[in-house]
Amino acid sequence: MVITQSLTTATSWSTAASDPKLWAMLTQTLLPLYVNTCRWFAGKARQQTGFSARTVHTLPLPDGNVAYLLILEASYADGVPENYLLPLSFIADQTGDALTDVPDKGRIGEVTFGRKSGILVDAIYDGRFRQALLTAIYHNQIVSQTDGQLTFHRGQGLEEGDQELVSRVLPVDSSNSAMTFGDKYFLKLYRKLFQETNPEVDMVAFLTDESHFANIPAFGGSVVWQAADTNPSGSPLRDHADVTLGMMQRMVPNDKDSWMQTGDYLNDFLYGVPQRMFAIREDVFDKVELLGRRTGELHCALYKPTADAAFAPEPFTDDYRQFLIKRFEDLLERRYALLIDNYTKLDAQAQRLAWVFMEAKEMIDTFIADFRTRPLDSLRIRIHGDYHLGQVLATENDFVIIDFEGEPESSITDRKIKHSPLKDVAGMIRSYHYAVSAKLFNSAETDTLDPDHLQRVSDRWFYLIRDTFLDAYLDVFGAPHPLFKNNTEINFLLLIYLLEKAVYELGYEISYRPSWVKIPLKGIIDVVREIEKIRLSDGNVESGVPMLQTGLLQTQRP
Ligand SMILES: Nc1ncnc2c1ncn2[C@@H]1O[C@H](COP(=O)(O)OP(=O)(O)O)[C@@H](O)[C@H]1O
Ligand SMILES: O=P(O)(O)O[C@H]1O[C@H](CO)[C@@H](O[C@H]2O[C@H](CO)[C@@H](O)[C@H](O)[C@H]2O)[C@H](O)[C@H]1O
Repeated sequence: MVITQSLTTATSWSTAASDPKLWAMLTQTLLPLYVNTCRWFAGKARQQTGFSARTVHTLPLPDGNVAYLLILEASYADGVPENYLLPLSFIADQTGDALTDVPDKGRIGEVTFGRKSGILVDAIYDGRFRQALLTAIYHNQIVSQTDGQLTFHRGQGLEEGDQELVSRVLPVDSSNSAMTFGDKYFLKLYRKLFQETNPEVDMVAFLTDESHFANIPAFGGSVVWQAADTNPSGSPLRDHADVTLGMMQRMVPNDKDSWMQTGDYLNDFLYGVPQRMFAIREDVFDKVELLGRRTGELHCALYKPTADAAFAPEPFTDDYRQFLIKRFEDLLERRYALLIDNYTKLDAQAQRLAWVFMEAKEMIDTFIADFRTRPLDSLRIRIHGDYHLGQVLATENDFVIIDFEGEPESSITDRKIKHSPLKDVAGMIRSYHYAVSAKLFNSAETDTLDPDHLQRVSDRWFYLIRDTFLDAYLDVFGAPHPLFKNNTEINFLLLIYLLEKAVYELGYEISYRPSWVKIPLKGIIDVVREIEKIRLSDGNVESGVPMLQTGLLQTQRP
C-alpha cells in the first residue's frame, strides 16, 4: 500500500459527520489526492481549484459503527462545479482482517480518529457498508440526515428472504462502481451526481413495474438522497428534491456482451476472407434477428399511450425539432473544430475521409434544416439513448439490455427527452458497422488484402446484418404503427439519427481511440451519400460531394 499522507484528529469517527473542520481538512489533503487516482473521477484532466464537502450523510453499519456518504464538490477554473459520491468507512487497526478485502485502489489514507488509528477507505470495499445498503433497500428504510433524508426503495426484483447475502465489488473500472450480492443482485453506485433522478432508475422501474419487460434485469431498488427543500447556499444539488445515488437490479449470468459475441462471429467470418469465401453462419443471422426483435419489444414496452407525462408518447413538435436541430448544429460545430485541431494527427486515410466530411458541410446543413419543416406524423417516446452492442448482455439463448443512463455527453434533462425509437436503432446499426470495420481492417488475416476488395466485403457483411436487424425490428410492430408513420418517415429519421450518432462518435474516437476515427467518418460519409441520392432523385441537383474513394478504411496500404 502506498499511502502518502496521514492525518490525526481529536474527533472520533462516529461523530465525524458534525465536525466541519475535519471535512475541510480532509477535502484539502487526503481526498483530492485519492479521487485523482479514481477512474470514475471525470475532472482529472481539468484545472481543479478546490474540493469541499457539500454534505455528509450517515449510514449505520450492522456492527454499530457508521459509514458516511460524502457528497464531494469539485470546482474548476472553467465551468460549473461537479458533485461526486464518495462513501467512506474507517477500518480501525484492531478490526482484525477486514482490511485484507480492501485493494490498494480503495485505500485513502492513514487516519487517527480520537485515540483510534486505522485506514480510511472507500466504503464500497467494506463488506459492512455493502450489507448496510442491502438491508436498507430490503426494508425500504428512510434514514434522516441533517440535509434531508436517504430513501431506500425496494423494487419487485428483490426477493423475499434476500436480506443478507455475501457481497463483492465488481472489478469493472468505469464511470460508476458496481457490486454484487450473492451473485444474484447487481448494485450500481453512481459517482458523478446530478440534481435529479437518474434516467436509468426511471427507465428500469417503468420497464419492470409498468411494462413487465423481461429482457432487462429486473429492478431491485434504488438509493436516493431527498434533499431538504430549503436552498440556503444556492447549491445546485439542493434545488431539486431527488438525487439518485444508486440502483439495484437482478444480476444476469453472462460471459460476454454482444460486442464480444459479434467479435467471435466475425473471427469465424474472417478466416474465409483471404480464400475469397463469403460465409456467415445461419445462427449469426438468428442472433441478429433475435436482437432486432428484442429491440422492437423494448420500444413496444416503452410505448404506452396511457402512461403519465414522463413516458406518454409525443408528436414531433416544433420545440423538439428546434431542440434537435440546435443540438445537432452545436455538435457539428464542435466536431468540425475538433477535427481541424486534430487533423495533422490523423493518418492519410482518415484525412481523406475528413475532407469529404468537410466538403459535405453545406449538404448536411440543408438536410438538417429540412427537419424543421418536413411533415412528420411518427411519434416520440423515451428510449435507451446510448444503445450499442456493448449495452446488451448475451445470455445462453437470449439478450438482456443494460445501462439506461443515456448518452454520457448530454445533461440529465436532455437524456429524458423523447425521441423516435429509430435513434436506438441507428445506435445499433452503427455498432454493427463498428464491429465489422474494427475487425476487418485491424486483423493480421486481412493485412495484405486489396483494400478495395476488403471494403466491399465489409460493406456486404454490414448491409446484410443491418437489413436483417432492421427487418426483424420492424416486424415486431406490424404496419401501421403510431411510432412509424410510413417508410419515407422511417428512412428520413433513420438517416438523421445515423448521422447524428456517427458525428457524436467522431468526438469519442478523436478523444479516446484516434486510430478508429475512420470508422465514424466512413459512417458519416455513407449517410451523406444516401442524402445525396435523395436530393438527386428529388430534383435536378448537382452532386456537391466528391466521389467517395474506396479502400478508405484500410489502415495499412500494401
Ligand atoms: N445486471 C447485470 N448483471 C450482470 N452484469 C452486469 C449487470 N449490469 C451491468 N453489468 C456489468 O457491469 C458492466 C458495467 O455496467 P453498466 O451499466 O454499463 O455501467 P456503467 O454505467 O458504469 O458503464 C457491464 O458492462 C456489465 O459487464
Ligand atoms: O461507455 P458507454 O457504453 O456509455 O458508451 C461510450 O463508449 C462506447 C465505447 O465503448 C462508445 O461506443 C462506440 O464504440 C463501440 C465499440 O467499442 C461501438 O459498438 C459503438 O457503436 C460506438 O458508438 C459510445 O459511443 C460512448 O458513448
